[in-house]
Amino acid sequence: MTALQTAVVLIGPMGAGKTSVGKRVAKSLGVRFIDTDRVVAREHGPIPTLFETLGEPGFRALERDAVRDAVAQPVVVSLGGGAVLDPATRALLRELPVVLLTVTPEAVESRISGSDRPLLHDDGLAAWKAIAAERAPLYADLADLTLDTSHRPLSHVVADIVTWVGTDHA
Ligand SMILES: Nc1ncnc2c1ncn2[C@@H]1O[C@H](COP(=O)(O)OP(=O)(O)O)[C@@H](O)[C@H]1O
Ligand SMILES: O=C(O)C1=C[C@@H](OP(=O)(O)O)[C@@H](O)[C@H](O)C1
Ligand SMILES: [Mg+2]
Repeated sequence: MTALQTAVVLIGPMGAGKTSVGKRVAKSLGVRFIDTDRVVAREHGPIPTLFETLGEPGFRALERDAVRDAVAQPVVVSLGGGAVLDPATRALLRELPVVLLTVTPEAVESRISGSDRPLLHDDGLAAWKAIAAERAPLYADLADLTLDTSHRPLSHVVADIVTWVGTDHA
């Protein structure tokens, strides 16, 4: 069991693997896992419904509170892809070990097909590309470790993060 000093946070675009990788990293480290989308959905309802009823700004406000509470704990935290748009969230992340997961458009296409992510409803991959490009500087600025998930088995990505946490941040 690895006791963490702080939260370890996963960021990156939709479909990069934050939720699936984060869950496995937490299991491997023997710490709790928090996915902030799951917290918001559990407390307020499904994300597509929240986008419909509150709009994106309303969702972002709920997300910001979920992120603030999650990253205050020594656990593995996977954020939603757009959480870094919030300046208060970015300020918190600057003080924490942050892993950026990236993925190419070619690799993400099958991962997001049939997705219920509201921002991809209309334009799918075209929307994904535009959103990922717009946020890329924010992601790069916050990342302490960057791993591309396009061509490697999920288990290798998980192992790299576990090693990095053990070496630099345990
Ligand atoms: N090497 C890989 N790393 C991460 N995810 C992968 C990989 N290969 C396939 N996947 C799949 O891609 C999807 C990523 O979705 P998810 O974890 O929800 O991403 P995010 O939370 O970043 O939106 C999952 O279905 C996962 O099984
Ligand atoms: O990038 C975004 O703006 C979003 C990403 C989603 O999470 P994942 O990145 O885990 O798919 C979810 O928070 C919501 O659909 C909005
Ligand atoms: Mg996710």
